[in-house]
Amino acid sequence: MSLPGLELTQPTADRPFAAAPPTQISLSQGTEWRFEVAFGTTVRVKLLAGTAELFGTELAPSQTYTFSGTKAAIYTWHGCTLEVNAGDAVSSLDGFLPGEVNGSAARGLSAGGCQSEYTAEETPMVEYANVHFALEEMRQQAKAAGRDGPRVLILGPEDAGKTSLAKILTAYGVKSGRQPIVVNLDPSEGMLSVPGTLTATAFRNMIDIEQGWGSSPMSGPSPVPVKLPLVYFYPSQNPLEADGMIYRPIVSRLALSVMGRMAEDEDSRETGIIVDTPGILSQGKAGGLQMINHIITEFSISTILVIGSERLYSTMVKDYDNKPTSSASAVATDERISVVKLSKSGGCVDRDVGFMKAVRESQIRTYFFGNSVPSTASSALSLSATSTLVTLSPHATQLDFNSLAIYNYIPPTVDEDEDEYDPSQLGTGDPFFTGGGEGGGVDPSSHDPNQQPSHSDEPGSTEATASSSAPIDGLSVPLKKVPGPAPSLLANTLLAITHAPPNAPAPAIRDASIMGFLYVADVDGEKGKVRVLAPIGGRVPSRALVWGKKWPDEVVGLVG
Ligand SMILES: Nc1ncnc2c1ncn2[C@@H]1O[C@H](COP(=O)(O)OP(=O)(O)OP(=O)(O)O)[C@@H](O)[C@H]1O
Repeated sequence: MSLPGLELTQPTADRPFAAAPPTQISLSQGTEWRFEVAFGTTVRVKLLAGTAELFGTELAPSQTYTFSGTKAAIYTWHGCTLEVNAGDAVSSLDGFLPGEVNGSAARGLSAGGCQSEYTAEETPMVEYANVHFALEEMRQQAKAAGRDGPRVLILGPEDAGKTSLAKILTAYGVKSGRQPIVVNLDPSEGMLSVPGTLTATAFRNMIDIEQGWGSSPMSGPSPVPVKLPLVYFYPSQNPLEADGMIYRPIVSRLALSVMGRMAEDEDSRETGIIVDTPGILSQGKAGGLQMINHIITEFSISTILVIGSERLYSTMVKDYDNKPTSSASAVATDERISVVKLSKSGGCVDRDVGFMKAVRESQIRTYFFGNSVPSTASSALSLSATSTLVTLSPHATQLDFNSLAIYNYIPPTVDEDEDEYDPSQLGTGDPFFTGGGEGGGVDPSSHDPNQQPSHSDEPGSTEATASSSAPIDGLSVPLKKVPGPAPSLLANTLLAITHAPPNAPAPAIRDASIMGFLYVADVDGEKGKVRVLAPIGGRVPSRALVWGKKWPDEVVGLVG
């Protein structure tokens, strides 16, 4: 057994990419093997004996899994033996050479070529499993009482393990035959989509061990069935930007869609939802608590899990514990919110700016080009005789800038000169215009169109009034059409294709779900042309496009 940190040898200049020999790692019951693999290198892991799981999803025996750009843990309930092996370097699609990210990538450092690895005996897995069993009990009780299943909110500071817990609860739920709806409210990392998106996905089957949530639904072969998320675009890293005036209504819209899905789908209704949040909301920043309150209200949260923050836990208990949920049936069924404190895993890694940038770039590349790391898992499922590299064929087209309806969010707080902020151009109108335009049918929010999301921010809300300084949703939507000539800043950014018609009112564009994304490869301002990359061929649909001007960050050189 290795001890934390002891195997972190210094990379040497003369032996930069020495391949490490295969290593066997024996784990006793209730322990986990934590490992980090840099971008640009791969590590192969095989379960030789026993049982093991990665964030709740079981590893198949004798199956080789390939990891790259990963920080994770393989846990065993009953003991297991793993074989760890350095895989090939990958540089083509990732765009990173081994050793590039963060200046400290894997150079044959630890067992099997991991950047770092060790075995840990203390883990919060029993606590997390108990949460799952408690949720199962709540699901049964809810069914008996005619209520919706638990709506779980996961809170905690950055890198506290919120997403990992969401994966564990989702995986255990799926294993118990459930179909949780997983909601990602963190725009800094995409879930089954690119960064900058808020998504909801019904998980009926297992999570991909190698890909995690995965960054996009693939049209190529995939070792696990493809999941289709409902996607909304929020082109900023910070949900609290402009007092949350842009983020808040998008959350409401997503919540409305999720509740609509719950109302229609019995499996999802019985299972409930799991909401993962951005760490910034839990870090005591101005407006954070109001936004949490908004999410709790909109998703009618019934269980709040707080990881790694005593202070936030205490605030949540004071404000919400044992208070009625905002669900319509809460009064009739006496449904109350419970607040639970959970330990942060010692394995949680602080991911620095460089690593997160690499994660995001990788998500965007995967969206357009497919996986850059050959999946050895696919071969086990007879998708191919050898490892598969799922490559997609994105399509580049040149478009007339004037034929496009591109909109940009310009929050009133930004420098008006820089962004030519013009309040007279702000859209006004019905804040809950159902959006979706002609293509609205794909939006599963077949809810009652008269149903308005609650903005009272009521349960336990002592701070609700503090949000009143923000504009009331819909009265001013800071979405402005980008005028010609084509701005050069469009290059290397993403355009979200909404389901709204090109000239829909601003609230409709904001509230429309996303069909897909275009990447702007280059801009010819003089000729008024933009060259874009689309995930599939064919004409770019005539819809309103929302510009990710500042977020997700630029991906230079995606197209050669
Ligand atoms: N037990 C563990 N062993 C090793 N790595 C872990 C473990 N738990 C979490 N990690 C890793 O630590 C990092 C942070 O965890 P995670 O993404 O779950 O945190 P988070 O709270 O969701 O972060 P953020 O708020 O930034 O989204 C991730 O790379 C995750 O894979």
